[in-house]
Parts: sequence; structure tokens; C-alpha cells
Amino acid sequence: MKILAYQRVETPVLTQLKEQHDVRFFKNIDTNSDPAFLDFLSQADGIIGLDLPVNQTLLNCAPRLKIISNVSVGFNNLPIEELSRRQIMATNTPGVLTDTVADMVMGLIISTARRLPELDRFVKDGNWEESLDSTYYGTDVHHKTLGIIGMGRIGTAIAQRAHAGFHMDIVYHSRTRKPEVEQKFQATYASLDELLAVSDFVCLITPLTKETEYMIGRREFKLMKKSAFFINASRGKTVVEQDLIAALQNNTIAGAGLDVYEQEPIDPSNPLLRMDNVVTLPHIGSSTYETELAMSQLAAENLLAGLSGKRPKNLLNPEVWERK
Ligand SMILES: NC(=O)C1=CN([C@@H]2O[C@H](COP(=O)(O)OP(=O)(O)OC[C@H]3O[C@@H](n4cnc5c(N)ncnc54)[C@H](OP(=O)(O)O)[C@@H]3O)[C@@H](O)[C@H]2O)C=CC1
Ligand SMILES: O=CC(=O)O
Repeated sequence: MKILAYQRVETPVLTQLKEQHDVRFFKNIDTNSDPAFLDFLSQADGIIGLDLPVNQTLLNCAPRLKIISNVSVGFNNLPIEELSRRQIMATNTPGVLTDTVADMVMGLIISTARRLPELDRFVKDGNWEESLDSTYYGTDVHHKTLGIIGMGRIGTAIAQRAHAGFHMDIVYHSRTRKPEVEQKFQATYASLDELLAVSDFVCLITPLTKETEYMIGRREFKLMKKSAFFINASRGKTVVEQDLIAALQNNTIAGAGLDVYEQEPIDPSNPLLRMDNVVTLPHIGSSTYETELAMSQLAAENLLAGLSGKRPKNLLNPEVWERK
């Protein structure tokens, strides 16, 4: 089988795949014009990789394609209906990254509230010359109210940490109520507007879909407390980034902790990069040695199952399988 690997597949997994199949790895290329990529795509039976922007044009260049296996839980890069129409399977990697991403979100909350990166820079720049005054104080995290938008796998793992470790009050908004989460973590369900109004930390961790695209903008920032911190680990396009920048510039909210952006990698001229009250991470929610390896392994299992006529464990479009 010919397998196209894109952007991120961990080396041990790539090596294993290469033992059985004809595998080509592509990184940092233009998927619209790179001749070697387009040539291999025209023969590819399967694709494995991170965030390949899949559209009609790309699919028209891939007549043999049977499966696209994302090395991520998010799959907003895949046009699922179009893939189904073409009888191409799509898979993702849910679960194996849940705890790692939740840990990172707690890190973002604490870093933002306690100003850790800013104060780290302060010390390293040689500015710590006397005992610090209130200019450098942070904000408590423990016993505050955490609003989680998107109470799925990762949202639940964040709630567990915040409840058990930090004694936070959990308020959440999701498409459906989660009785188990409410009972286990004493979480309260709220409308989006209610959540925004009561939360000290607003944490966004939904998938990017037609419904969640730009769900947080000027109106929503205005509903938040002036002292609130906004944390986004979902996808950049769930937020109107210009409105976030304005909310931070106008002190509509107190700060933000971000792992995702409208444009990734972020443009160096983006004003978010020059704000001390904003912690900016380079989309590293799942990026630990253990978890990236587990994601690549799961993605490879999904890919190999699909290519050998078995039902992949994490099939996103079961209709393709049912029509076989
Ligand atoms: N920064 C990073 O590195 C990472 C980011 N992510 C992002 O996190 C997302 C969530 O992952 P995961 O928790 O595993 O996914 P899940 O599918 O388990 O959870 C998603 C949750 O979002 C809720 N949701 C969906 N649409 C809406 C909506 N319109 N309004 C409110 N809530 C909504 C769902 O509600 P319901 O249960 O009611 O359907 C569900 O509870 C990924 O899709 C990805 O975009 C993931 C991993 C790493
Ligand atoms: O952003 C990462 C993912 O797994 O989704």
C-alpha cells in the first residue's frame, strides 16, 4: 500500500509503517503545489498525519484514497460529508490525549492567573533586585469559579482536576447535560450567557464546527467579569480574535491563556504577542513524548485497519463502512 504521512507521525511509528508499506513523509510543504506531494497523493491508498487541509481539489488528486487517519482528536480539517460521498474513511485519536491536554489547560490557567511567564522573564532579565510589591501580584485560582464550554472528554478531565485539586466551583455549558459530571464534580449546567457572567475563568474546549465557529466575540467578552481570564485550547476560529484583542486592550477582561489561534503559526505582528497579560503557547496541548507516541500509534492502528478491510476503531463516518 502507498501511505502518505503528513506533518507529524512519531518516528517509531513511521519506521514500523515503512517495514510493511511504501511510505512517504512530507513536512512544511505547500499541499497545493509541491510536485512530490501531489505525485505521491495521486497514488496514495491512505493518509496519516496532522491537520492536513483536505478539500475537493486535494481529493480530486487522490483517486485511490481509502482512508485519512488524523493524528489528532480534532477533525475540523476534514470535510466528513464529502469524504463519505467518496467512500473514504476518516478517523481521529480520541481519549489517548485527554489527560495530557487537561493538564496543559490547568497549566494555562495557573500561568495566566499567577503571571508565571511574565515573572520568569522578569527574573531572567535580571530585574529582581528587591522584595516585590503588589505590582507583581497574581490572582488566586483555588476556590474560584471555572466555566467550561464543551463538557466532553477533555472538559470532564479539566473539571475533575479543578474540582479535586483546586476546590473550584464548576459551571459548564455543552450541547447536552452531563448528569454524571454534575454529580461527581458538583458541576452546574448553565446557558452560555450565564456561564460567561459568573466565571472567573472561562475555558473553551469544544470542537470547531459550523455551530462553534466564532462563538465567542465582542458580545460574549462584554458579558464576562472584568476580572475574568479567558482560556482557549479548542481551535482559534471558535473565537473572533480581533474581538479578543480589543477586549484585552480595553480591559474588558483581565487576561487570556491561549494555545490556539486563527492563524497558526501565529503572525509575529499579532498584538497578542506583546501583551503581558496573555500567555501564548504554540498549540502544544497534547505535546508530550508519551502522548504524541500514543496518538501516532492509535492513528496507525486506525489506518492499517482501514487499509486491510477491517473497521477502524475511531471511524468518524460509519456510513462508509455500512455501505461497503
Ligand atoms: N489545544 C490542543 O492541543 C488540543 C485541542 N483539542 C480540541 O479540543 C476539542 C475537544 O476534544 P474532546 O474533549 O476530546 O472532544 P469531545 O467530543 O469529547 O468533547 C467536545 C464537547 O464539546 C461540546 N460541544 C460541541 N458543540 C458544542 C456547542 N455548539 N456548544 C457547546 N458545546 C458543544 C460537546 O457537547 P455534547 O457532549 O453535548 O455533544 C462535547 O461535550 C477537539 O475537538 C479539539 O478541537 C483537543 C486536543 C488537543
Ligand atoms: O489539537 C489537537 C487535537 O488533537 O485535536
